[in-house]
Amino acid sequence: MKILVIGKGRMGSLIETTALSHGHEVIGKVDIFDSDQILNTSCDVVIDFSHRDNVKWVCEYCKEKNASLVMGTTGLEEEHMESLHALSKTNAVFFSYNYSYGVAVMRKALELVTPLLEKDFDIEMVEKHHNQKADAPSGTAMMLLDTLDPEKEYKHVFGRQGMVGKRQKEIGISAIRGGSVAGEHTVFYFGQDETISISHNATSRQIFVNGAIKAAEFIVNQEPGFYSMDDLLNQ
Ligand SMILES: NC(=O)C1=CN([C@@H]2O[C@H](COP(=O)(O)OP(=O)(O)OC[C@H]3O[C@@H](n4cnc5c(N)ncnc54)[C@H](OP(=O)(O)O)[C@@H]3O)[C@@H](O)[C@H]2O)C=CC1
Ligand SMILES: O=C(O)C1=N[C@H](C(=O)O)C[C@H](O)C1
Repeated sequence: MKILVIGKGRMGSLIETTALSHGHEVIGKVDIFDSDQILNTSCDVVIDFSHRDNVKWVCEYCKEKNASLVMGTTGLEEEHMESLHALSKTNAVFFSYNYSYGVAVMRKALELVTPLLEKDFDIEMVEKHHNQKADAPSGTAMMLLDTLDPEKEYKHVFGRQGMVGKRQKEIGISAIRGGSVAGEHTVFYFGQDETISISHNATSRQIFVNGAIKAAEFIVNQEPGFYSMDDLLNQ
């Protein structure tokens, strides 16, 4: 499979070496500043772990070259999601804010547990990441929030400075940054005299890379559409 990697940082570099070790061809590893030279070349799959400012031109490239897209960049806004959904009408698009198998399974656990607890327990989330991370809260935290509150019934409170007490339908999200933490997400259900917590701890970003390569290998043979980690879990 011919892969074009967007992003030359921590994730882009590891994706390149891992893709090569899986026997794939990497036609380039680029960002906006040096994309011109590569954009005449075709590939099968584009893997993007970079910055939301790249989403528009990456989608245009995929459409023109008929390439599938694996999108891992976080911090996307509505306009970026619209570009991805528009592309999915003609191309296969795989999207997740977290490519680890463990977080995909954690989401299933939250789906199961939350309806049993939400009436009597307060829900809070804490995420921890390395001190170079550009966005907060993490993409994964936003994705887990969707899982915890699919009907958008709760008020989402990011940080709690200056607040006293907690109203009924509120989920708090706290982001902590420091050192080299690859990524930790914990959902707490606080009850009267008891606490349940469900936690995922990434000890290396290799788990995200392995998931992204798996997603690329899966999507290369798919019809146009919008795919997620659920499609990998269900295959
Ligand atoms: N979905 C998932 O499972 C995971 C997602 N991620 C996400 O992947 C992304 C990249 O993470 P990581 O590799 O650690 O980050 P890095 O900071 O190491 O790399 C970011 C890359 O994006 C480029 N970039 C930064 N700002 C811009 C901009 N404004 N316009 C165009 N390009 C830009 C950088 O170029 P330059 O160096 O020249 O600035 C660099 O090539 C993040 O959004 C992160 O949250 C990370 C891990 C897992
Ligand atoms: O920037 C990171 O490092 C990570 N970003 C993703 C996110 O924002 O959730 C996934 C992972 O937690 C690491």
